[in-house]
Amino acid sequence: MNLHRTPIAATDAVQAVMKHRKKGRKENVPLSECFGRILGEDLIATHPVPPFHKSPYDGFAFRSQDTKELSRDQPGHFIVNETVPAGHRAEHSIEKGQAVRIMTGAEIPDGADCVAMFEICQTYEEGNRSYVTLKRPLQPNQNIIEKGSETKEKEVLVESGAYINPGVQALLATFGYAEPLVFTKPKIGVFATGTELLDVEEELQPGKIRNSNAFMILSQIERSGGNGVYLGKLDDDFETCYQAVSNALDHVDALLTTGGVSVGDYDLMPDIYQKLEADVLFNKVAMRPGSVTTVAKVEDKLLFGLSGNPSACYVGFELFAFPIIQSFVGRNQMYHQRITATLGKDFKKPNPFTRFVRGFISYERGNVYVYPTGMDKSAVVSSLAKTNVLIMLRGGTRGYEKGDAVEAIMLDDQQRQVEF
Ligand SMILES: Nc1nc2c(c(=O)[nH]1)N[C@H]1C(S)=C(S)[C@@H](COP(=O)(O)OP(=O)(O)OC[C@H]3O[C@@H](n4cnc5c(N)ncnc54)[C@H](O)[C@@H]3O)O[C@H]1N2
Ligand code: MOO
Ligand SMILES: [Mg+2]
Repeated sequence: MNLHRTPIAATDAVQAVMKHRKKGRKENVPLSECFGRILGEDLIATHPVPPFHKSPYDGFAFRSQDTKELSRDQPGHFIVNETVPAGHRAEHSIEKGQAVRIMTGAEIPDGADCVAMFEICQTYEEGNRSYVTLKRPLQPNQNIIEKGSETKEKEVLVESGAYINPGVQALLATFGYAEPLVFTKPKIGVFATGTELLDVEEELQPGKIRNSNAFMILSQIERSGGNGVYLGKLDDDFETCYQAVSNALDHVDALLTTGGVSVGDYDLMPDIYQKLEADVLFNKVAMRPGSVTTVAKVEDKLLFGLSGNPSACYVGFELFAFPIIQSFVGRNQMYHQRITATLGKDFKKPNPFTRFVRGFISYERGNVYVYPTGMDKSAVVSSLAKTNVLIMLRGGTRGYEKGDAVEAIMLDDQQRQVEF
């Protein structure tokens, strides 16, 4: 076992991994299942919006030229021959001296060019006919939502690579995209290694712990838009691990393992990479936690060797696996949003390496603060529960103080940025 590893900067490590990114496949999916997916085609207006001149109000449609001279003292009386509900067309075009009763969203009848709300009209019946009285002039186009006034036909409204939020769902429905083309979720295999690991339903036993990393990672994959596939936990036995990893590589787009990447007697991943003849991109990163994170490439597949320590595993995923998954799912921007915020609490521990402190964001009277969530050791699991940012503290000889401006990586946000 070679104990001497050369650490590379976290940013360089991210670049090294991202050189091997791939764009994903695409598939058509029923619209009802598209929320949260990434659009694989431009969303183009297949017709103008609205597709016809329509009324914004419940009221009466008139010919504006018939209303020019009207006033309180000189009201106009119009014959009403028809009512047009939304979804229907008027049977007749309106002629001089006529009006049509029209509902919100209904198509403006031919001949009409303005609408008055019910509230400013009076109606009455006389000799079996319906009339409406209007006491003011209306302008041409007054209260008409014109055809194409919102969107012209063929306009690109959302580009391929966009996240499908509720608004995009509305547009897809508007334009008849019953089965939009979206990026296929990449299949990301997960193995947890460690003879000490128990299944969740097992009783605690001496020296053993329950496997928490697998469940954490599977939800991180889901949050990233990937399809996490749990392949099980593996004892620290070389042949078992080698066979399992080697076989799994054929069936996934990328493979994540947790544990066994450091220099211990039962840390088997380095030997497995060797036997697989993998190209190890790096096996030491100048960061805390997650310094032992290793990324290797076997043929065209990336193999992420995440640390067994829960916090290190969590951070290693967000820095290296997350952007690769963004590429697979078709995002044009692949990195977590990063903001500048005010540190809400002292963080005095100096470190030569860049620290990614698990933290949470807090909005206080319009200002953005970030707070460390708790114990900041690599082996800690409890501080992950409240985590929704990673506070990025550059390495140095002194710590950070409450009030310092710091960078924070947003983990729950759907917005992405172009650069790490
Ligand atoms: N001599 C050295 N020792 C260590 C070094 C070093 O540089 N020199 N690095 C330390 C650092 S940093 C880390 S991080 C850990 C990384 O360890 P491994 O990735 O090899 O992981 P394991 O040894 O398998 O396990 C570490 C720790 O995590 C627990 N674990 C493992 N899997 C899970 C799981 N699925 N769920 C919950 N907890 C898990 C495991 O029981 C251990 O306690 O190495 C340091 N050592
Ligand atoms: O890989 Mo370790 O997490 O730096 O403590
Ligand atoms: Mg170890």
